[in-house]
Amino acid sequence: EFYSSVDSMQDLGQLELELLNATRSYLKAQQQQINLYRKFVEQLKREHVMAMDLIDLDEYLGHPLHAFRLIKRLVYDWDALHAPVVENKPREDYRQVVDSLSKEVGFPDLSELQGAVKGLARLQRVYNFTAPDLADGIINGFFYDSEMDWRDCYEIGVQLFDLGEHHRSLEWLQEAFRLLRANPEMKEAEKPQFIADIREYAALANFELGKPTRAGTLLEKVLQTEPTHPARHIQKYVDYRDLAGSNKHEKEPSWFGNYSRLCQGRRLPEKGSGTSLRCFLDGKRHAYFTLAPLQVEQVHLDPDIDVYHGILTLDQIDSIFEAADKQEMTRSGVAGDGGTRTVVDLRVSQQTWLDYESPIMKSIARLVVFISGFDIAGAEAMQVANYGVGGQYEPHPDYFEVNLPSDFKGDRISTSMFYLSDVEQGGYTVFTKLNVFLPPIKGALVMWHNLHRSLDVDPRTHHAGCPVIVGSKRIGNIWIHSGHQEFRRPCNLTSDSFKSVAYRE
Ligand SMILES: O=C(O)CCC(=O)C(=O)O
Ligand SMILES: [Fe+2]
Repeated sequence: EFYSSVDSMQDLGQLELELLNATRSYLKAQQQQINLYRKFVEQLKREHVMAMDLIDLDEYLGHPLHAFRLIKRLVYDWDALHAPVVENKPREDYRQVVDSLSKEVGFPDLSELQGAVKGLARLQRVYNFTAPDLADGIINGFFYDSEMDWRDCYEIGVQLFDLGEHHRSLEWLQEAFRLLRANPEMKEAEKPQFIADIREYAALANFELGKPTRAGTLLEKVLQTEPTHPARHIQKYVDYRDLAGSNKHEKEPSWFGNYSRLCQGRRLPEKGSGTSLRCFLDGKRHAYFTLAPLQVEQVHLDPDIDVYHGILTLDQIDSIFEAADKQEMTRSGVAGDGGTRTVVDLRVSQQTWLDYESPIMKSIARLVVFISGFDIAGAEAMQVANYGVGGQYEPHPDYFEVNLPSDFKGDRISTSMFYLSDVEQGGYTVFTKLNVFLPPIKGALVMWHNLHRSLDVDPRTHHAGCPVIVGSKRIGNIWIHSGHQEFRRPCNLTSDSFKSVAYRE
């Protein structure tokens, strides 16, 4: 699976480059062969013409040298020509390159395309991007030199229709229509057939959206210009499909409003703003920070969420990637019912796990210990994740609460999330119940507690990774468990979990 991570998309980029090179050599080799054939044919033709024109054929063939040459040509020369034509070595070579690329890298299939389209649709939904803007290469107000043509828009419209996103499908089909009509490169006479294809899908989408009249008009237009268009069978589809009740509006979940707003970097309209939040240098937390104090940015109090800037050096980050690259990245799952892992759209990223054996990982674990004050014993390995096109992680808590994994003691008491990359646009971490959004900053660490002192879970910590708009987002998570912290963070005598009761769903 490629679309769920930008790193694996690079494999596809490489794949296309190799295809391009192979095609170029194929064309060159074929051209050389053809030139050779042409020369040969020209030569023969000259001989033939001479024979016909100058003397009659009998006389020509009566000449022993001519007879010899005719026979020789048929025995050797034509054969030498036939063999490569039939064999076509350049084509064989080309086929081999394609075969081996397909074995080594693998070509993406339709489900990959749908994944990428879903990612685009997700961006539109969360950030309110319009199809015309995206098609013009305008993303979030920034112009990227990457306009789409009508075919791209049509393909997105078709895929969205198949995914059941009829509103958005229509939006892209309209864009395809607009671009096709304005396309100066295509002959006017060629346009109607494609316009009919667009209208066919637009009719289907309108049917699904409960607008049969509009759909009917579109169909009529299709059949006026293209009477034999397959769209004439649509009525059957419509009759077959019971459309009563299919016009349900895809309703967004309750958290969506906050999520979308925070992802866009807009605060929720709430009275209490974080005026008492501070940024400060902390050289006292541990002797380790005496000479290079921690650069702390408070982003929330109670529950405390702090960003520690400049924690990892570029070298450290590079070696994390090096170690992660050696392992196979897999599509991220989330803990599902019964502790099994499922791959779902709520989390679109790839991940791998790194233990704390290497010197670099040891030093990173030590940093987490010094900053958090926790014992790293019983912590999970660092989870390194990479988000792809529209990659995201919908609101969730990091604690398990139920179905605790048996290989760890206690629940995830704290999260230490390292940002391993900057993200050009999007990809914020947001706390949907706390009015907090954090743009990723390479080398920074975000830390918070998922459990109250009483070790009850703290639902206020629900958070999410927003869809990546442009760029590649990489993070590293270290989850420390409550099992080994008796001396580090003893429970209070009175429970403090009442604070978060109101935040339970
Ligand atoms: O990507 C993010 O910003 C959040 C990731 C996250 O919450 C997680 O991996 O548990
Ligand atoms: Fe999380």
